[in-house]
Amino acid sequence: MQPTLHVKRIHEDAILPERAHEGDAGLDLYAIERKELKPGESALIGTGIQIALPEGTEAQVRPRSGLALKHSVTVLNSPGTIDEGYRGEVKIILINHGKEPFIVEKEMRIAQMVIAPILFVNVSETNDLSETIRAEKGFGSSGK
Ligand SMILES: O=c1ccn([C@H]2C[C@H](O)[C@@H](COP(=O)(O)OP(=O)(O)OP(=O)(O)O)O2)c(=O)[nH]1
Ligand SMILES: [Mg+2]
Repeated sequence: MQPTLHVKRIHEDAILPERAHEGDAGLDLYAIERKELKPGESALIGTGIQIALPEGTEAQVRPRSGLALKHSVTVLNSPGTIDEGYRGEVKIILINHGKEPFIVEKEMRIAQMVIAPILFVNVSETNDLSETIRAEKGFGSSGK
């Protein structure tokens, strides 16, 4: 059985997260307010919804590639993290990296939310980590 994402609308004009196509990974998130983003400016935009995620999951707030490509508008803290226990309004930090002002219109789809499973690990200190071939190499060590 498919898990359920419970959504509470806290504004009469709020729109439920929705997939553009069946099978899409992302549920589009809608702005509840109009806001102008000047070049270089960021803003916290409300969606008018609160959610209760399925147990053992998080929601990742990701940018929409169309807004990024056409307007250089993206999610500043991408991917944003919505914790399972969070019951506040889902909000999106958008930033305008473009040279033109960008108007976030009310009911505009401004980001997308992907629900993903979380591995809840115990944190355990040790001086003896398992050995690997990569060991401490990183940050471009394998070449181009
Ligand atoms: O894009 C985002 C990111 C976060 N949140 C909400 C849900 C999340 O559960 C909570 C806290 O987010 P996060 O852990 O990223 O922020 P923090 O700076 O660590 O705040 P806190 O101390 O509240 O955890 O804020 C959003 O609505 N949108
Ligand atoms: Mg946190």
